[in-house]
Amino acid sequence: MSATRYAYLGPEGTFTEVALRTLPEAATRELVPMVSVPAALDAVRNGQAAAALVPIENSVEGGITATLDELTTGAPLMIYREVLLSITFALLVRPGTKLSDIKTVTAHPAAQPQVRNWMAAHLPNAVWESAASNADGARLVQEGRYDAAFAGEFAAATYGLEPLVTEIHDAENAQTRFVLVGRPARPSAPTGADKTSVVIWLGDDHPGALLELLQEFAVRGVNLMLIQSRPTGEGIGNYCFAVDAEGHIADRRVGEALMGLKRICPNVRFLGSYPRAGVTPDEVGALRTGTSDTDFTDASDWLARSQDGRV
Ligand SMILES: O=C(O)C(=O)Cc1ccccc1
Repeated sequence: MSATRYAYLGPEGTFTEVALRTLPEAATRELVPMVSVPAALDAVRNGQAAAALVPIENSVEGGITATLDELTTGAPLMIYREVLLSITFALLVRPGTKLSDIKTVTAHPAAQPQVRNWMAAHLPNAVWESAASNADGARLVQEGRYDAAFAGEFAAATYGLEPLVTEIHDAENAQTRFVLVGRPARPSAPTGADKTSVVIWLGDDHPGALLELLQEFAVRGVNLMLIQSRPTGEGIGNYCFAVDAEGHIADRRVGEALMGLKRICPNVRFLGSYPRAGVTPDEVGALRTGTSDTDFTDASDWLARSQDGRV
């Protein structure tokens, strides 16, 4: 039964729901809206859902910390897919509301940096209140709790609201990245355009600790696509690092980099290897010399021969 259910950050009408519906398999799943990212991920952990789609990063503000922190702590989960969605907001109001009537606005906290300039120009005196999601903000406007919500224009009909202004985005091409998260299992096979996510805890505090971490990737020609520090909660100055690296854990250079990290760091959590959204294998940059699987195999064959004296 749970195999047919996909949870997502709800309620109905979130960008997350739109992103989820772009996955072909969503058509054959029961899509279950959840009140928060932790609730969506817990539904996966306790078996109520086979997977959950949650926002993890946006191109304006960076990582969505609630998601990174949930994946970093608690029972392990893994990422199996990513979805990129272009985001533009509409200002949704109850029918009849004019711009000059708006005293309070709401949306998900990650929306704020994407509409800040617009608000400063058009609603300089409005008070911002955070909502659990953009669609939840729309629901709160419907209930009369706030005057307006920044949300997807598509959410207006669901909540009996009207889009007073559309196409609001401070940055052109703002995108949000969502990940499909499930319980740990073998990742899908490499596609040639893959990404690997890990969380890395640094050991004892010493000069160059972060550089040592980065070197494990650099010397093997592994490109990094995200590095986000997060406090571990164990006092000021204690950080772990969420890292997205180009490639698949089955690629020798990525596997060797992760082994290198495992040797020098007290904890490394593998969060998955999965196909990159919107990139085909022929668009992936050329490998650095000496970092292909064949190069690694040739080098370990050479080492074995040398150890045997077959020089
Ligand atoms: O999916 C939503 O609607 C959310 O609330 C998360 C979010 C927040 C900001 C931009 C895109 C998605």
